Amino acid sequence: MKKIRAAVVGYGNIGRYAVEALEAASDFEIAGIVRRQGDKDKPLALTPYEVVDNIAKLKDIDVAILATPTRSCPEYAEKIVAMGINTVDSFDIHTSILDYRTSQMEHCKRAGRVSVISAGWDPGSDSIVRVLMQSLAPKGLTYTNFGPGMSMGHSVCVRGKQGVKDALSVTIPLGEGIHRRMVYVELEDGAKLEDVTAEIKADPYFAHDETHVFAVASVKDVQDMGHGVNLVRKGVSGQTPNQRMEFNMSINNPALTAQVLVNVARASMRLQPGCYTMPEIPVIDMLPGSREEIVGTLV
Ligand SMILES: NC(=O)C1=CN([C@@H]2O[C@H](COP(=O)(O)OP(=O)(O)OC[C@H]3O[C@@H](n4cnc5c(N)ncnc54)[C@H](OP(=O)(O)O)[C@@H]3O)[C@@H](O)[C@H]2O)C=CC1
Ligand SMILES: N[C@@H](CCCC(=O)C(=O)O)C(=O)O
Repeated sequence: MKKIRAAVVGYGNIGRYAVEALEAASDFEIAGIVRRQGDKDKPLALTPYEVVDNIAKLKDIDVAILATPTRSCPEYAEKIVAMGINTVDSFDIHTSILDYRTSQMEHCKRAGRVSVISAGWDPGSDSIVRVLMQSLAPKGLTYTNFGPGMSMGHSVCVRGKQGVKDALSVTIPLGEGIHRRMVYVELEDGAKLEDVTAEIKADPYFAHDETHVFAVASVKDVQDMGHGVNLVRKGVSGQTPNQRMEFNMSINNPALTAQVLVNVARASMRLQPGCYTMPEIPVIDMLPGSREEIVGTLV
């Protein structure tokens, strides 16, 4: 059977694990990696692949996995879908997902291609679990409790601030979906902790949570990419109260996110043109193999 040809755009944490997940998926082949620096200082792990500075230099791509900072996903998705290539990304600013979906929907319809946006674990697989739980107990309350663990999105956000060389943002669960942010920054020479702290606290990624910022000599020395979630709902099925359900996961954050991106890249090949979030696509299409095989074994 013809393999799905995927490109990975951005070779940071998610990009690295996306290459590994594609290598482990027998229905995919890697068309190439897109990096801002092109093939300069090409990492050993990318020796078998073409590494370019512009996706237009790669041939016959079915789908591009956008492993770039969340805030640059919409720009990449618009440009790449206009080239006739499906895109998938893990855009994680929850309050902006609907607007992004609306604008990317138009670009997808015009190009006759598919984008799956906000596909990682949260937003992503957790979004599917929240929808499922709400359907099982339509009245009630759901709480999503993260961590403790490293939030890639918050860490990327802080790394983009002036005066910050490297950063780690750890999410601490306080219960009932409330979190504290513990941020560790390695500062550039001359940068002041109080200026950086003010910038971080004003950013929408942090503005609504209790946030503490600390200067450290080396972020690499304190970093650990483990994370997790405890998602709980208590509600009413029909007219029967006190229905309790729970979903737990303890994971390597970029490895899980990259696996989900590969899964939705596969699903994107089976969807009608348009822009989708994860609860909108058939979960069965995230697996390789025929529907009959899956229905026969997993349903
Ligand atoms: N939905 C979810 O569950 C999750 C979502 N995420 C999202 O994934 C995003 C990426 O995370 P992570 O891989 O850790 O990030 P990294 O910073 O490690 O990697 C991003 C890569 O994108 C490339 N890039 C392209 N444009 C830019 C730019 N303007 N500035 C900086 N880098 C750029 C770079 O690769 P190169 O140098 O090769 O060009 C960079 O290494 C996060 O922003 C986060 O929001 C992460 C985890 C879970
Ligand atoms: N989008 C997150 C994954 C979910 C965890 C989270 O949102 C958090 O720790 O705040 C991330 O970028 O790591």
